[in-house]
Amino acid sequence: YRFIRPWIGDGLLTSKGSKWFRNRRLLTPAFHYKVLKPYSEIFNKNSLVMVDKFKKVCGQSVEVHTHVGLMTLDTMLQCAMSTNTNCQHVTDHPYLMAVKEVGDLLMERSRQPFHFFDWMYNLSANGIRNKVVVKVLHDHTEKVNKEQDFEVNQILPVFNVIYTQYTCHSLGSYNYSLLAHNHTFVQIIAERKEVLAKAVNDEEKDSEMEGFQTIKGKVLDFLDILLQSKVYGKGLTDIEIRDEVDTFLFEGHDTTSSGIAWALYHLAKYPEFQTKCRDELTEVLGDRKYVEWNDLPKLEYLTKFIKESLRLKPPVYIMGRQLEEPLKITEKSSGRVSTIPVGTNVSTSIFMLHRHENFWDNPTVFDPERFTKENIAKRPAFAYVPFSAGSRNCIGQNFAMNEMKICLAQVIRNLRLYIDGDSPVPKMLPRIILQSESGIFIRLE
Ligand code: HEM
Repeated sequence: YRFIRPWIGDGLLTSKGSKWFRNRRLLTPAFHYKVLKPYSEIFNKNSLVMVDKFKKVCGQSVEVHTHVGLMTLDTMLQCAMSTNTNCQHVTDHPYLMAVKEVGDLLMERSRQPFHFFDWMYNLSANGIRNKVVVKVLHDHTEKVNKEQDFEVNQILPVFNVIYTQYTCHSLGSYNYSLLAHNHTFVQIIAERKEVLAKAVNDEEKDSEMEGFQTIKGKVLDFLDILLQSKVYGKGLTDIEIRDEVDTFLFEGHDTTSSGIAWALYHLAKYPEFQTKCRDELTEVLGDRKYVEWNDLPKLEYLTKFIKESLRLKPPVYIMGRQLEEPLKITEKSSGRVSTIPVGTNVSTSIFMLHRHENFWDNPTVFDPERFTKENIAKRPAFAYVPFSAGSRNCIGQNFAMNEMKICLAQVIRNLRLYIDGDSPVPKMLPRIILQSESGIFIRLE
């Protein structure tokens, strides 16, 4: 995770020790059900924007992952900072292109042992590109002029010309898309502090969540929580808040986007399960257009379907750690003990675990019934860990499951999904998050 730090800073995913412990406690209220509950409306609205786009291309084979990525980004920006960018209507969104670019650079670096040394990487072509990009990106994010209010589409071509001189097209665009929107983190934090401080009396502030307030009529977002969260009277600094928001933006949109896109593929591939999900939705929702908070626990079949999809295509398919103490491993058959020394980088493959024959019969067969209560009870608890487990498990897992359920429900209710024989079969591509090399194509009717 060291390689990702220049981008997402020292947020919850990358920090460790006492800093991580303190910040995990400070961030936990952001995922309380009272905070997550109002997000259902955002999930519904944004999913329906995506569904409307799909309706316009009915009958054609569509690459859905890009559209889903825009939807989850839209959602994350609204839930994290109440920022409305209308980004679902942009093609080739600079932020998404930048995420892909950074991911590619990171994977290239992780395959070249010499580039593990910072000084050697910094001298390489990719290292220079990465460094310039990240520096330019951060510098300009912080130096932004408050008065500017450009339309992204007007300003990008100008800056792209300048930025392709130094670096990749998309990161230049990303930097200036932030500038153009006048939505830098530093600015947003300063503005929000001002607004919260001005709204001094209870009539102007409002929230269902005890100890946290926001402006009346506005959803209590992650930023409100991060600004007001305190442990022993001490909160997060502005830079820490920026790192956490950066972490949420990345962890919170790319992962769910991968999870939803692969689930759409599985719905198209297995029409019998698609029908079962649709029948359940009709039974639970009746004629209602929106999936409400109280509906979510009732969508049992859809939940089993999503879990099975995350088993075979886990968005976070591998986790890395550096050993802080020696690790003893005993080989079961021979009893031989091996010790892995301190400092070794080790990885746990969630992908392999989810397909391990010791825990799963016919592991490659897609079967949502693996997730009935009885079948779950037959397996060791740690055989299925799409959100990891233990103290460093995914803090956003309820957010993610709610978003996935609502988004898939809206697609299933409004459209039928098919696999088009002429489209490429998705081929898994291990990037920071699991992707498909050829995109994910589905025909929608
Ligand atoms: C399908 C969606 C998601 C999946 C599969 C997923 C999976 C994971 C996994 C496996 C980890 C552990 C990584 C490690 O220890 O190396 C993790 C950590 C984390 N996730 Fe998620 N995640 C998802 C969605 C989200 C969302 C929506 C958010 C935020 C809104 C989020 C925020 C985080 C954070 C901050 C951590 C670090 C937690 C810590 O170390 O204390 N994730 N996630």
